Amino acid sequence: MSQPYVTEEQAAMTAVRRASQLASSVFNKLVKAETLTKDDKSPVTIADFAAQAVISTILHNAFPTDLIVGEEDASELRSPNNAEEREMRERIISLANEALTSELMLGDNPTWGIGPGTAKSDSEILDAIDRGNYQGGSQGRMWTIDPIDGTKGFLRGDQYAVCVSLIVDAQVHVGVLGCPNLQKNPEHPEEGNGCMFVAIRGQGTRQMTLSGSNPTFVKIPPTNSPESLFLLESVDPSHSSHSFNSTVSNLLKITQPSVRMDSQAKYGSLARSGGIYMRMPTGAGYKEKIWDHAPGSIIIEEAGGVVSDSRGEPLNFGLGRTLGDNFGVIACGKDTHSGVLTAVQQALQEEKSKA
Ligand SMILES: Nc1ncnc2c1ncn2[C@@H]1O[C@H](COP(=O)(O)OS(=O)(=O)O)[C@@H](OP(=O)(O)O)[C@H]1O
Ligand SMILES: [Mg+2]
Ligand SMILES: [Mg+2]
Ligand SMILES: [Mg+2]
Repeated sequence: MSQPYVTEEQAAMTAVRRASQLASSVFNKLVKAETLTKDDKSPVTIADFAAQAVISTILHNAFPTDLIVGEEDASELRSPNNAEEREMRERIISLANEALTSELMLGDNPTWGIGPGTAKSDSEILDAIDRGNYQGGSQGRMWTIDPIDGTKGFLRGDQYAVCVSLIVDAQVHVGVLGCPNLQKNPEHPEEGNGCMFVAIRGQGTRQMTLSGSNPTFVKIPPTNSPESLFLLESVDPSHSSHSFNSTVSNLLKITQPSVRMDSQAKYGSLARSGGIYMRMPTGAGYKEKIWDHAPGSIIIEEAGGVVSDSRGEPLNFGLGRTLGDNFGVIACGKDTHSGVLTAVQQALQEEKSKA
């Protein structure tokens, strides 16, 4: 009998590959080539919408009854107010169709609505984006889509990730991360950038190229001493507290500087090279989104690691579009996790006594 979730994994890989190519081409055509004002976010908006349309179309054709929780929704595209917004919508639709109609590659299935001659109408593309409006829940099958995670990294030409997961009865079963700007091999930078991390529950985590070649199993390396440890944190200080992280780092006697990286590329990097992913809330009120952690969490667990919140509770993917009551996210190898939790609790006490 074939292994479970292999077709789901293949559809997710096809979707992530096509969306990653789209995102790279938007970066080359719109960010690098055009002179943008510093605050112009339109390329990332175009790439976000078009990539979600591509991923949602493929997943829906492959699994028509599955529900989808996607970051973006198309309401603002449905009623453009001026010529600029109309042009943006045209661009999104044509980019999505370009990505969907490109030649079939190994593993692509023509019944997934892809390949030459499969262009979709404007309303089919907008409907595909809006199919991501499921509110989530604890039962049944649902996909998560973060078409571009690390939008700020994308605009800077740094790290970003195209992220898809399949959650069944609140447990993540498949996770795929496309990381177009991440080095294939950190020990051999000359090999270039562009990798994909893929995990099915119970079947390990693999890294491969974005086209699916050279798959290799990855494992979080064991930690032998505090000297080999380092934190992985967000670039944006409003997304996770750098100062709290530095307190934890001191408590753990870490000597290496933290590695700052945008997006779930952090989870991919941790799965193969180790480190401690630390994300503590910077203010009350923000609830982490399930699409920002579901694929990364299975990639870590299947690479032999642990993912929890700052209190050691498992991340709860069954409470809707957010992680609900989880407070912060910590991911690392099994051998370091309990020590990190202790240091985090100690740092929280220190913060409290200073307040
Ligand atoms: N206030 C706050 N706190 C915590 N997290 C937040 C916050 N605001 C946004 N976000 C989410 O952070 C996602 C980006 O991930 P990272 O923080 O890991 O990378 S980055 O350094 O910000 O690029 C980012 O994902 P994208 O929107 O897909 O880029 C957001 O979902
Ligand atoms: Mg995100
Ligand atoms: Mg996003
Ligand atoms: Mg966003």
